[in-house]
Amino acid sequence: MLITRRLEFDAGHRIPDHRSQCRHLHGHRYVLEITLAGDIISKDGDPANGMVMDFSDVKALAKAHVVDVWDHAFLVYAGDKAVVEFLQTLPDHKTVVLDCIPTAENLSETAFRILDAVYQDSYGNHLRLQQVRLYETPNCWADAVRRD
Ligand SMILES: Nc1nc2c(c(=O)[nH]1)N=C([C@H](O)[C@H](O)COP(=O)(O)OP(=O)(O)OP(=O)(O)O)CN2
Ligand SMILES: [Zn+2]
Repeated sequence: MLITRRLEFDAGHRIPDHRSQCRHLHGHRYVLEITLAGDIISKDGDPANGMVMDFSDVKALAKAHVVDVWDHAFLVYAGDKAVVEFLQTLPDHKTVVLDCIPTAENLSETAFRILDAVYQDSYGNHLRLQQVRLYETPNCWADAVRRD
């Protein structure tokens, strides 16, 4: 069984080598769709009875580890020195420095890597992260998909 939880956040970014508009500092209302695979829990009296995982638990973990960390932050590539150094001059600015350029592809892979370690099979129901879909705009998204 697959279940998906959708969350949204706002963040700034730029793609430093982009040939057009995206090399400028700008932001998006990002949408994250987290898909988990697992067996439906069948245990009378268990609060998760009938579920793969309670959607509220999916949300709480995603917020704690990705969404609240990236929300209203500027997501910047460590190699984008001009912007990293500029953001450092802003007192208390919320900046997330990444080891990759913040494209939709890289952000979905980064979120997958973080969240893969977070969703543990705590019910013995083979729970695991299956896919992270990240919408950069309503028309553009990238899917990081489990390969093993
Ligand atoms: N493969 C990728 N291509 C682009 C990315 C990306 O992350 N991966 N990102 C951008 C820009 O950051 C921008 O977010 C996308 O701009 P655009 O293509 O203009 O998308 P819109 O939805 O705003 O365009 P509409 O034409 O209004 O639908 C660029 N490319
Ligand atoms: Zn963009």
